[in-house]
Amino acid sequence: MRSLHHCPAPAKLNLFLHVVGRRADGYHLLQSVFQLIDRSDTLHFDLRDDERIVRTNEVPGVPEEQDLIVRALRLLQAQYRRRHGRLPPGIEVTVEKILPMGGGLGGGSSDAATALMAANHLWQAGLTQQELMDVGLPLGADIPFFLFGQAAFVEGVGEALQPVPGPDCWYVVVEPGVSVPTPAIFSAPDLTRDTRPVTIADFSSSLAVSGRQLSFGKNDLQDVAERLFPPVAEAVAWLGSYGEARMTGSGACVFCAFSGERDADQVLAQVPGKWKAWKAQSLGSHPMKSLLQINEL
Ligand SMILES: C[C@](O)(CO)[C@H](O)COP(=O)(O)OP(=O)(O)OC[C@H]1O[C@@H](n2ccc(N)nc2=O)[C@H](O)[C@@H]1O
Ligand SMILES: Nc1ncnc2c1ncn2[C@@H]1O[C@H](COP(=O)(O)OP(=O)(O)OP(=O)(O)O)[C@@H](O)[C@H]1O
Repeated sequence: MRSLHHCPAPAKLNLFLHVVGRRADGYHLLQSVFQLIDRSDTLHFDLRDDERIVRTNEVPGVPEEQDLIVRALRLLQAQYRRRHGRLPPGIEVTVEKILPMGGGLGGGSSDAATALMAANHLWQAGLTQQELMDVGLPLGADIPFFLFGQAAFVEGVGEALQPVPGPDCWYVVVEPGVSVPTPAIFSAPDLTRDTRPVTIADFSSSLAVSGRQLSFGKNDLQDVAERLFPPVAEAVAWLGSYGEARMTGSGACVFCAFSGERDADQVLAQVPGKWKAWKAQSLGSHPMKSLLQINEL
């Protein structure tokens, strides 16, 4: 096989996100439930006759050399060489981006995870899911989750994952029109860094009782993001009149859960024109797993 076209790189939502401590190197220890949703960037991959990794299109704000896709493919190429003693063929990648950058939806990390899955397949490199996660983690804390490929209770800085039953629901997501740089949130002096640790059972039992995943916990990054980026606060206030509205990741996007598509549509119809907003459904598993028939889970 020489190409893989129309490969989805889905977004994630952080159903809650607690900061429970800090490592010696300054990175924050988190607890979160990550949920995949069916709103995705789309990537196309073609093997080349030489050994270069090339992105064919411009991505505004992301030079080719900094693109997590290109960097992930180069790391995997180097790993392949260590195993097989030679470089695999180069890859040409085309990216159709719809996920906003600095949106808290994990777009860049998801693109990189999809690229690792696609290249592992095209090169028949034979890395296991765990080995791909080890390649991806240094590039982005969310990359292991996307490779894991299902709703997960995530700890550490993103490397410790356990599957959780993901609730089956619809989400309305509002893009407040700002890009939030993750470091600005984590470096804020007033960030809550000592939330009491919870267990996966605490989360699961709250779901069983309420059927509403958003009733559990909070996003500890939200107060700082709302203070530094007022459009985030505005979107939370607006969406909050329809249910419990919460920010995902380090922002900027804000979401609210609904049990039916019709409820989501009714809210979408009311969204003020200054914001982009859309609905999405929770995904049980990563669509690349079925596309590539990966049965590791
Ligand atoms: C908050 C989340 O969006 C949850 O999904 C992610 O953990 C963020 O992960 P990410 O986008 O890969 O973050 P990066 O862009 O690598 O991090 C930027 C900066 O944020 C800080 N950072 C990030 C993640 C973390 N657990 N602790 C941190 O203190 C670090 O100073 C880091 O240099
Ligand atoms: N393929 C890519 N797509 C998007 N951003 C990329 C990509 N490669 C590198 N980046 C860089 O990563 C930054 C964060 O982008 P991303 O879309 O992952 O943000 P995010 O959704 O806030 O992520 P997170 O939830 O992990 O904080 C961008 O501002 C950009 O500089």
